[in-house]
Amino acid sequence: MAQSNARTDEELEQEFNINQFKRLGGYLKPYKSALIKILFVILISNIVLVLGPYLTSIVIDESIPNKDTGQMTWIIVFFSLATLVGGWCSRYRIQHITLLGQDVLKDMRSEIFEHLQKLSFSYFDTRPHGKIVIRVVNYINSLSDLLSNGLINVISDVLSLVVTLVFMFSIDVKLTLYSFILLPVLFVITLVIQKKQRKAFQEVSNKQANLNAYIHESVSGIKITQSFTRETINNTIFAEVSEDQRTTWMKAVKIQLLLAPAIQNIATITISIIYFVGIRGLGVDVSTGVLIAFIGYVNNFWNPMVNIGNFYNSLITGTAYLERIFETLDVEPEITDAEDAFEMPPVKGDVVFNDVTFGYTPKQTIFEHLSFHVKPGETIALVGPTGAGKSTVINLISRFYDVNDGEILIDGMDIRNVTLNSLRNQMGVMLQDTFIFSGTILDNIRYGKLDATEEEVMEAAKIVRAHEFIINMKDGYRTVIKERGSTLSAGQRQLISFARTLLSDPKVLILDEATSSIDTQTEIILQEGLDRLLEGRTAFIIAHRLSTIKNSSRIFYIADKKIQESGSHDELMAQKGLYYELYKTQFDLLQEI
Ligand SMILES: Nc1ncnc2c1ncn2[C@@H]1O[C@H](COP(=O)(O)OP(=O)(O)OP(=O)(O)O)[C@@H](O)[C@H]1O
Repeated sequence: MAQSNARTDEELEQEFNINQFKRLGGYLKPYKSALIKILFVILISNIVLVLGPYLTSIVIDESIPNKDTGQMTWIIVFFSLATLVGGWCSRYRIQHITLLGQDVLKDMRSEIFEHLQKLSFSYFDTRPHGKIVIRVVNYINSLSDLLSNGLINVISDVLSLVVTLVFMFSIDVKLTLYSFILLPVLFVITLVIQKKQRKAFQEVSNKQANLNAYIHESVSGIKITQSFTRETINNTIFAEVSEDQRTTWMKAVKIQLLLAPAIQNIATITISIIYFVGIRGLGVDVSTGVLIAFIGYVNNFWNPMVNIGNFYNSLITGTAYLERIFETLDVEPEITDAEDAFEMPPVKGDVVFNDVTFGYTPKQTIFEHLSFHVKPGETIALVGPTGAGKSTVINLISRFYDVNDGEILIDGMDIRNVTLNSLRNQMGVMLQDTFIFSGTILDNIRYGKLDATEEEVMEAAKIVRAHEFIINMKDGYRTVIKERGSTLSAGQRQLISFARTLLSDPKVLILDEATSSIDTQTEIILQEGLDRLLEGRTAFIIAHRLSTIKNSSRIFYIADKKIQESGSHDELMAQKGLYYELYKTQFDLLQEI
């Protein structure tokens, strides 16, 4: 799969799609009134701009030959006031355009973040997370230029072009037409550059995504890197990925830089043509003042053309990023509420798998015709060889994936018929890699129940035996935990996670026990904590500790796409089957240790 590797380029889309810009324009809708104000101010500053050459022509053709100092003074005073107004307009424009651009970016960023939170596990399974993060941060930031200086400035430039053209046509139609003589050349150059530039910037976005994904992966796996002393090899790989990004960037910029000088050269040639036509009087009859004013307008005409050219460049660059942003926004979550989904009422915790068949991919099933019934309050230990599907069972109960066939019922309700929120609110999921967020211990325990009081947090911590170690820490419950709880021991992380789960009071508990070996003392504390947590709840535990397995109501031995053995510890031991063998191997191993 193309996106599954940090160093593999994401696939390039082939067609340029104008709808992307319409869609981008849609983000401006909530800011209509601000936009109208800005446009009005832009119109005023453009009128001030065209006044300059017009007043100059009056001074050259009338005031100076007639030595009319009165007229000249009025013109100077009027023009000075107009320039002041123009200056204020420019400031207003820049300030408000920047604000508007940033508002739009903030909206887009929130939209993509909210959308990501809804996407199913399968989306995250198949992509390096660095390639997802870059879309929310870097790609959106890359549009800043397009939105702040581009999209809206271009409106100003188009307005300026229109006002200038009106003045030019009113002075001399023929001379104005001469000014357009090189427009077809510009059109051809633009077309040629556009295709190359778009492709080049798609490459750039791919290489940026690869770089980001590699950095993200390396930082997440830094402990493994250092323990395997892979630093040198990783540096070499990073240098290659980084070089790829540099090369593609330079290639893209070289293409990007072709347009502005082309427009500037065309502008200069056009001005020469106007001088030539004006001086030789080729079909036109204009005074020196008008000719000088006209050259001013030609400049006024070509300056916005250069800006529009630059905007066009940003647009093409932005397309590469927009495509990726909209592509992410268009991914439909695979797991969603059914149209007629209802709120699941508080459940007792009766769980039924009825003839369930499931595979992460259609070709490879993990379970076939799996059926079992777990009564409220039972604790089920899931055991079996690695890769047998123990985690898959717990993924299915929380509906992180949908079954291919059959049904899963909780208190008699098919979990696909109830809302995801009401289902997951009644589930407590604790995964092997206990996730601790940056913040205080208090915040971490409160994660699933934000309105819990400090007393409630402490009460939960006391019940699961976490309170003791927490109050012995420097700032007690207000101790700030660093990145993913790296300053805590594995046992401490688990106890915090027990307290967090207890506080959210789930009816069905799902627990993937940590495999890391813990000392007997911690094992006793954890077992006590767990026992309190399990009281009155249905629980599925991928059990690695013998104490947990022995205490459970029933054990499911999973292998070869089904439950091979089921029963209490004593029953399965007496059966002397697969579980007996597994238990003996683990027990022997422990004895050896
Ligand atoms: N997100 C996924 N996409 C595709 N295949 C997956 C995914 N997760 C797991 N699998 C595959 O499904 C099978 C069952 O995996 P599962 O994690 O349920 O096994 P397990 O019994 O929990 O293993 P372990 O004891 O090693 O944790 C494995 O073959 C695994 O490769």
